[in-house]
Amino acid sequence: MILGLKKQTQTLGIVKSASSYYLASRRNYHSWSGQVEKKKEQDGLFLHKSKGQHLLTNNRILDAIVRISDVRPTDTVLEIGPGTGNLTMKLLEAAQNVVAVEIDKRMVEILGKRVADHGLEDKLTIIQKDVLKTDFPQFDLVVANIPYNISSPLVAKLVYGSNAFRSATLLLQKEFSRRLLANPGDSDFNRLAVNVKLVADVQFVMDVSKREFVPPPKVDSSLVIIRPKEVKPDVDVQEWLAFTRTCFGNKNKTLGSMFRQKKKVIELLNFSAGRNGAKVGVMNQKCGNFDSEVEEAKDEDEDWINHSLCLDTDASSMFKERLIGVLSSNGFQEKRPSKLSHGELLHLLSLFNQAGIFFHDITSLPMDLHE
Ligand SMILES: C[S@@+](CC[C@H](N)C(=O)[O-])C[C@H]1O[C@@H](n2cnc3c(N)ncnc32)[C@H](O)[C@@H]1O
Repeated sequence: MILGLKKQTQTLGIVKSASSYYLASRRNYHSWSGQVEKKKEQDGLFLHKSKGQHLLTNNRILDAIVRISDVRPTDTVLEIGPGTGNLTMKLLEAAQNVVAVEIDKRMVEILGKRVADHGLEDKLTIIQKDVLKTDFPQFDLVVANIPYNISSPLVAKLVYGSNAFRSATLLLQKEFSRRLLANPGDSDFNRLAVNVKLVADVQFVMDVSKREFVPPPKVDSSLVIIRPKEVKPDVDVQEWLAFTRTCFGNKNKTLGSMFRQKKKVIELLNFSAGRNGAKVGVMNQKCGNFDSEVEEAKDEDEDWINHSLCLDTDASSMFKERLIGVLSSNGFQEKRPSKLSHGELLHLLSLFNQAGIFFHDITSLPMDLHE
């Protein structure tokens, strides 16, 4: 017997509906308290909050998602988190192939059985893995109701990854989608939006109520389409991501006050020294034991700057002057990052780089978009 496919009145989370789709049942949903989860797990499929298992059960919305995605009969669709296959079945009707990445073995079994029952198994490849740790095969577009807890790294993986694709239709937490859709000058313009929109266009499609899912999540959702830009800006991605992390750390501060912060000056001084081929701290040779002081203090994490001797050094004040000089001579000192366009931000980054100021710590490779 396939997990969870019992008589409708006994089943947790999944039923066989009249239209022969396995859909989660509102009536049979049991709460996610640890106690209930333990007790009920042996009886059937339990939907795990930690894996974002909220099944979309409204056929009208499922159809709309496929329609708006403009799936062609020649397409290979990547679906992330197929769950029990409510969306997958519709994608299989519209596309040539579906590649589904699902972390939960129980879901994989249910999906495989369901698809085989309809004789569609030749069109489906299931990858049972964590999507964030999987290399994707070639695909034309993404259509998915994703687990919301991995929204940011997943969007990063798609838009900054190596796979070329036409579009990604994603059901996201409403608040996350609003942040993604924000524009320069909007009060909620943020690092996520600035990074994604550098390389992709984002279109709002519709809001979807939490009531359309089983079990209902605490938050509403929104459907968006992300389309990678055909022509992408010629910029070092890691440098851009590090630059926006600095600028949007406190997006409402002026750039002038942001780049006067001692901690920021020292951090950038060291990144820039490393990037320029020098060892960390070499630019600060004038301050005696600076190298070892910084290296030791760095291990103490947050407070390392405060303990280092370099705050009063010639090198750090010269570097600060250089930072502020770039801002003031180009009219950026009083500007706030949240009001700047992509063109202005790219220009500012290239001015910094030309002045030998770099943002990316070459000892790490960050890929997050908004933390
Ligand atoms: C919101 S549910 C969507 C289920 C189905 N697509 C639907 O709309 O009814 C998210 C699905 O993603 C799966 N999932 C969670 N984390 C994952 C990960 N890191 N990699 C792959 N799948 C994951 C869950 O097991 C779950 O089946």
